[in-house]
Amino acid sequence: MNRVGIVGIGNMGGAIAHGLINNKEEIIVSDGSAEKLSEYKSFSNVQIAKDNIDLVEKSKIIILAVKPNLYKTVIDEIKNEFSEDKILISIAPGFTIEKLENLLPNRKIAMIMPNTPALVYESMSAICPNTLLTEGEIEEVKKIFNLIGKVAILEEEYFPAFSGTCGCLPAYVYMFIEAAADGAVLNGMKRFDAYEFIAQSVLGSAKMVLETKKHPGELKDMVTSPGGTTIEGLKVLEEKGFRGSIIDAINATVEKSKNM
Ligand SMILES: NC(=O)C1=CN([C@@H]2O[C@H](COP(=O)(O)OP(=O)(O)OC[C@H]3O[C@@H](n4cnc5c(N)ncnc54)[C@H](OP(=O)(O)O)[C@@H]3O)[C@@H](O)[C@H]2O)C=CC1
Ligand SMILES: O=C(O)[C@@H]1CCC=N1
Repeated sequence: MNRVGIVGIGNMGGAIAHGLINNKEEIIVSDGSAEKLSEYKSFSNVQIAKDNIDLVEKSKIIILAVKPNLYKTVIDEIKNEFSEDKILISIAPGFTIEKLENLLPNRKIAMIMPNTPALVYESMSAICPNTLLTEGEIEEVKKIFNLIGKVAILEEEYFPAFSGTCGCLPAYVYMFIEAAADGAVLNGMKRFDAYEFIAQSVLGSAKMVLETKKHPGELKDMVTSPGGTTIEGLKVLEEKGFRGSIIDAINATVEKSKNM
């Protein structure tokens, strides 16, 4: 039996799959698209399931990585095969433990919100198990998601805020990198140089927050020389509502995930 089965190998399921494959985890995958599945044939530690039922039969932990609008259909399809020892992992925003338990009663379920940097083992995932998982099983799930990055156990009430920040955040960061590169291109820099230079600067800035534990405002002040160049840019960002835009964007995603 495979430890992990992934239903749907699109953007998120595919990122988790590749993260696990490169960590030598034995996995089984299913997907609606034969073309996508064929990309996994060359990996010796990946089994291609005949269908979702076959996948559930052959795995212990099943990650449901289809779009939220397909959750009910797929859970209905697999529920008869879903024995008491298996664990369903939901990664869709808006699917509370209560909603999932109504779809799959008396079964082990964990809500997890990962993000696509799983592909490079830098995901940030939150885990909220239902009451049927044992401590050992929670540890097992944690270990799997640790293979693709960092993991936090989080109470369910914080999931909308986590999903709105960590689940969606990579998109905002990519938009920031793209816009910053446009600024560099406007000033004559080659676009692909700009992506590399800016991405490394974003990576280094994030590492500073994680490793120095300094307040982000203090780190910002360390960059901002009196009468220098940075303060000119910060003034423009404040005038254009940079902070407010970010806060409103996060709030919009949180509201959406509460109402899905
Ligand atoms: N993308 C992200 O950054 C994040 C996504 N999530 C969650 O992950 C889930 C998947 O999102 P995402 O990866 O972006 O979506 P994608 O559309 O990229 O991936 C979904 C995959 O599921 C396949 N699929 C569709 N129907 C079935 C089925 N019945 N059985 C098996 N596979 C099927 C799709 O195939 P086909 O395309 O052929 O239909 C597709 O490959 C969502 O619930 C989303 O909310 C969570 C965190 C971050
Ligand atoms: O856009 C979405 O709904 C998914 C969930 C979090 C990130 N992507």
